Amino acid sequence: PALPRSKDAAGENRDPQNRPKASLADGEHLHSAPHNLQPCLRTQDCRSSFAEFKRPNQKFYEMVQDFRETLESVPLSLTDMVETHRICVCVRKRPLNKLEETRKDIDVISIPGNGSLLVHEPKQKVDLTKYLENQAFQFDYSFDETTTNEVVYRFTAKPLVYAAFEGSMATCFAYGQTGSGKTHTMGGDFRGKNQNSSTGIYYFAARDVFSLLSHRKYSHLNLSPYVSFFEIYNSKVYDLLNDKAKLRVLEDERQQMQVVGLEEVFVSEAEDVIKLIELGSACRTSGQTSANANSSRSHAVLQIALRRNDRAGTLYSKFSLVDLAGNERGQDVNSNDRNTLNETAEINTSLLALKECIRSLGQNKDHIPFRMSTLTRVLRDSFIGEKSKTCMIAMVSPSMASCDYTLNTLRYLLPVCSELSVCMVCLCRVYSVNGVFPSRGRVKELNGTSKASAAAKQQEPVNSSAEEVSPCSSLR
Ligand SMILES: Nc1ncnc2c1ncn2[C@@H]1O[C@H](COP(=O)(O)OP(=O)(O)OP(=O)(O)O)[C@@H](O)[C@H]1O
Repeated sequence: PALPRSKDAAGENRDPQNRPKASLADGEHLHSAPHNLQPCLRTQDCRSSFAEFKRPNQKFYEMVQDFRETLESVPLSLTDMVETHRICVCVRKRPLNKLEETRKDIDVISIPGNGSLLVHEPKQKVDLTKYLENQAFQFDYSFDETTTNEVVYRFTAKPLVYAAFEGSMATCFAYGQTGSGKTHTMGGDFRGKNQNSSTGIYYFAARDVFSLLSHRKYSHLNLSPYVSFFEIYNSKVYDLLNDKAKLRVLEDERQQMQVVGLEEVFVSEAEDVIKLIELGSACRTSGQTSANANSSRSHAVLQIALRRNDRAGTLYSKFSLVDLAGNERGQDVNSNDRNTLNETAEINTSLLALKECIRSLGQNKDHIPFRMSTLTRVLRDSFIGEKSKTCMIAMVSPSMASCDYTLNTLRYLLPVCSELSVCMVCLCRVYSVNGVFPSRGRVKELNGTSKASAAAKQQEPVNSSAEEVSPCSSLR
């Protein structure tokens, strides 16, 4: 499918001060303004200054709104086909949260559909002119803030459940900065402080495992499901179903990685899995002064192993669902605290190793560098073998204050995406300068001849980097 196009051929966002003055017909919302402000609101400038009083970054807000009006959206629908990928890379945007709403933070992410995502990065020149750098990214799927966990599951983890029944080692990762929605997606909606596990991907996957176990296509396989739940913190593995017992990772004589002593619980219905998720999640956070901060520093892995009902309980396949540590922790290099520095180094190493492993898997390389970190050692099976399948769901926060982190998250995904997606990103500067969104066909064409980056370079403003100051940083 073609990417959405900007309706405005000029495309560049203009500073509202330079835009044509709003006509009177624009003023539908004038009626709701306070009476004494109404005469003033007849002009665009006055409208801005009134609103600026209410919202710290009103100009950027208006620029983003103006840009959005030029976009044609193609929302994802439940009837859309689910494509099968060996490596599926998607992105999910959460809604602005209460705190961000109160601060009148700006939503700088647009999801026009067809797997595309736009970041409207607020910038300021040295002469204080404000402008947006609209950066385009392309993934297998992109989910907007209205998408439910069930829909995300349908396009991401559900195909992996089927793959597990076909004997694949399947893995689904939730990646992103703290508070971007990884646990919400994997573990379920929060009701106040309590999580409703029956609305998360962990549960949906378990539910479908049970329905497939009794399906005529698979019942003859005579399989039983077993669940384990552990976390990796500072390279150490802790069993969340056994009082956080510390476990060792060893390689056996067949070069298989074993987490020695890991509890593997037989489950007979999906509700058993909910109980285990709740038990493990409570264990994950208990005893810590700041539960959320801790959770974002560890990787949590829920595994559903399908074993044959033979005497040895031979492993048939395994489905791993991984709630990764917050990726912004990997940038926390200013701390003097030794623990934080260790954590930072560990998170950096493991996320880098993960990226390298998925990239090698995607390129069908013989060598997969899974020994680089505990996370990738434990998940070795996921990267080895022709039948392994992976899905990476990257969560992004929509706020302007998180813009830098969001861009880091998206850039992390690039090496694991197809060349097509990488190429899209090369072209995003062309897009923001010319306002012409290349179609996927055109991108493919450019990809073949490697003209994309050269074209992007040619169109880049000559000294843009020297002039640009990101106002995002001042918000943090
Ligand atoms: N798609 C969404 N819709 C509604 N609320 C969401 C969504 N995603 C996240 N939230 C809310 O945002 C808050 C933070 O989400 P969550 O704890 O899942 O983030 P996280 O990325 O797992 O953070 P951490 O890395 O600290 O564990 C929660 O209150 C959650 O309910």
